[in-house]
Amino acid sequence: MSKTIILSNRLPLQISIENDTLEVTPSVGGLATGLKSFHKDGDSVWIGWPGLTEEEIPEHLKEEVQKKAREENCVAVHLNSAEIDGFYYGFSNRTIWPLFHYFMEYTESDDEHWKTYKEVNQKYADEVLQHYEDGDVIWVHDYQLLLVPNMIREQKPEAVIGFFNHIPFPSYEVFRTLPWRDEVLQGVLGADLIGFHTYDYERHFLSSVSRILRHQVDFNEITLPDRIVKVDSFPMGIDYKKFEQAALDHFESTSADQSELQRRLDHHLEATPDAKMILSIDRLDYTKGIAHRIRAYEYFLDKNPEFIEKVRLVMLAVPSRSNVPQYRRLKREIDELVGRINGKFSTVSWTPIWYFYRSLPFNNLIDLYTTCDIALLTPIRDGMNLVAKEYIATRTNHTGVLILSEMAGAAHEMNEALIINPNNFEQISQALKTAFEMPEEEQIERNKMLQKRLRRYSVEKWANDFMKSLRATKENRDSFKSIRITPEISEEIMTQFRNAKKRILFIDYDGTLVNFVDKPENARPDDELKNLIRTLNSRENTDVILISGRDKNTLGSWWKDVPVELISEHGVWMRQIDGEWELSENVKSEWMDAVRPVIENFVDRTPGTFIEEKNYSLAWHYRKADPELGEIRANELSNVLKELISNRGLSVLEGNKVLEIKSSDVNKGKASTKKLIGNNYDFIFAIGDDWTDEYMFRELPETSHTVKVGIKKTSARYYVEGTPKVRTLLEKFRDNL
Ligand SMILES: O=P(O)(O)OC[C@H]1O[C@H](O[C@H]2O[C@H](CO)[C@@H](O)[C@H](O)[C@H]2O)[C@H](O)[C@@H](O)[C@@H]1O
Ligand SMILES: O=c1ccn([C@@H]2O[C@H](COP(=O)(O)OP(=O)(O)O)[C@@H](O)[C@H]2O)c(=O)[nH]1
Ligand SMILES: [Mg+2]
Repeated sequence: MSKTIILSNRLPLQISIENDTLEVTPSVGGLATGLKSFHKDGDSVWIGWPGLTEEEIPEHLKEEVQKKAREENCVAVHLNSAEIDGFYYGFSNRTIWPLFHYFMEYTESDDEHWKTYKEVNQKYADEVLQHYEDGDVIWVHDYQLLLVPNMIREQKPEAVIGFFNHIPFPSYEVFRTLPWRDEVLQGVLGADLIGFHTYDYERHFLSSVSRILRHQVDFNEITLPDRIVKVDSFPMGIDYKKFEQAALDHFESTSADQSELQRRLDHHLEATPDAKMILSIDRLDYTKGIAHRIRAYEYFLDKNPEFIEKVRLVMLAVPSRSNVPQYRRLKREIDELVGRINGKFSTVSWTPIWYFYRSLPFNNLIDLYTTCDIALLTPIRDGMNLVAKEYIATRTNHTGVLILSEMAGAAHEMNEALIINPNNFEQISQALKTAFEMPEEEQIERNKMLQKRLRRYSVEKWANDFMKSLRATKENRDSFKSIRITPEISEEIMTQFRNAKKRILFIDYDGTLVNFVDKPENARPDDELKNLIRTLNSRENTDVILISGRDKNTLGSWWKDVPVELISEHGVWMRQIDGEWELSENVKSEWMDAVRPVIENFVDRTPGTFIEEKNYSLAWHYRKADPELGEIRANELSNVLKELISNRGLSVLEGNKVLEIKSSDVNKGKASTKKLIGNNYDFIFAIGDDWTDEYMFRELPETSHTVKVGIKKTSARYYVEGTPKVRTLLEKFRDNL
């Protein structure tokens, strides 16, 4: 039976050693806490790091670690301290993490870290391959493993691979500064489905792919030469029932079951019944805005001294990545800030901040969530922030106020919270006042709406939606109308070719015989290609026709000395073998003077674009334009032109980074079928890469062997991956007679 392989840097269980025995504790952080319930309920194996370096695990306990992991359907990847330094503390957390959270001044570019990152990614990929069986689905998580999808794809081209990024994806302007930007994007693109928490992260990623790798992006699909990659947003939820139930149990429990922490919280509540508690919980991370929060709290107390002794900030900061200098510095800064503010405002019976620097077990988190009247979460950037969702889920009597930074992914789904900008202390201070004064009915109304949404979009639904969408990419791949030309299919085509009495081959030029280049005039055929076409055409009872959108002069000069039939400008002109050009009937050109200035206006406004003048058509090329601007302007121009040319017997063809206006009566379908009249061809072959070639695929007789170059939606029967494969196929024809 097939299974799901989950891969993340950290396993949901962390192993430590006390007195030569292993202790297992749950991992902290949204990825592990969130995904755990999906793993627990499903048929999956989770591969990741157990939290100790190889050097820290004595030889005689190594097997024991693997056993502990296996008990929870996990597999431990062992990393030594040099690997952890370069890969985890280094490239992951000193380069990618700060860059993706817009902390460019913290971002380092260290070649050694990058090298280790690659090696460790390979190690994770190899571990997956060890456990992979045909039919399994692989789900790779997060920024520590950006290269893994493609590393797996190289070994298993047919594998179904998903990737989810738990942190923001920055805007192109920020991402482009990364020295290894191409490799990173290529690594992720090994996946079939790439998920983000929000539409903004998705849009930033697509924009980087289109600008840096210049792949074609249509809505949320990226077309690679051999595959289509889908990108989508899936906002991660929480195990809602677990938090809700824990809160209900908490309120049911007797005082004998109470935790020490709850006793302290209750003690405070009894001493000051009208005081309120503000909660904050995060890993101690500079992205979480903890220092901002404390300063905003100070600003609030300065401006509203009536709240002294009436409010307390309960702040839990969980130790995190303390080998990275910025985290150590932040720890000192927070210690100092808490000390200074407690010194400044404390009274004999009251301190404004209760600060815990450690991680707490689940039941203590529930104590905090259920006891505090307000949650104040002010990240400067945060992929999602599950704490915000957990707080709301535990408010089973529906009271409580959430103040949440607009910079957290969670803010997109939690509009009923008080949304603030973490850099605006006045706004935070106002929000705190609003929270204090908010009538209970309003709190209930807001929270009920939030709870309804969180309950519905739980972590289970998040994972199921992702997996469903991932499986659909496979079905999509399988049901692609055209079939890849396998060696067997190729053999079959060759047999029919050989047995035929009269053969004709229609071959498109750009994107089929040669690759695209920035300037169309540089796509000349090489000698090898010319020889191939010459020989093929010289075979008995075999007619080769190069059918192209190009103008007749260029095409004619490039193929001057090769005796082959040419069709140019989609069928406006035909050149016989003897070199004479003939004009097709029904073509007009008087419209060109009216249309040209309109296109020129677009050329002026869109850098990198230009007009190609053909005898009976005008083409506007935008391959070299900024990809996004190019698409926007192409859309605009297409609409303007369609309006302009209506009822004039003209049409706008949308090709690969080109718009072409030409007579509607002229297209490759009409041109190719015309060649069949009066000839008894019993083997018809047509190959092309573009939208304009679809006319041939549709209009040629059904028995024709039609082939699309690249994986795109098509009416062709077969496809091949790229121009090198086209040449191989044509060479086979040549050698078959
Ligand atoms: O593994 P660590 O280095 O100790 O860090 C803990 C995790 O932090 C990050 O969490 C992110 O994922 C959450 C769930 O999607 C999201 O709510 C949060 O905004 C993110 O920051 C990190 O992405 C994980 O890989 C770490 O395990
Ligand atoms: O002492 C603690 C404090 C927090 N958490 C959990 O850590 C996660 C933090 O996730 P979030 O998405 O808010 O931020 P991240 O740390 O992943 O950036 C939440 O599920 C918390 O319940 C925990 O397990 N122990
Ligand atoms: Mg083409």
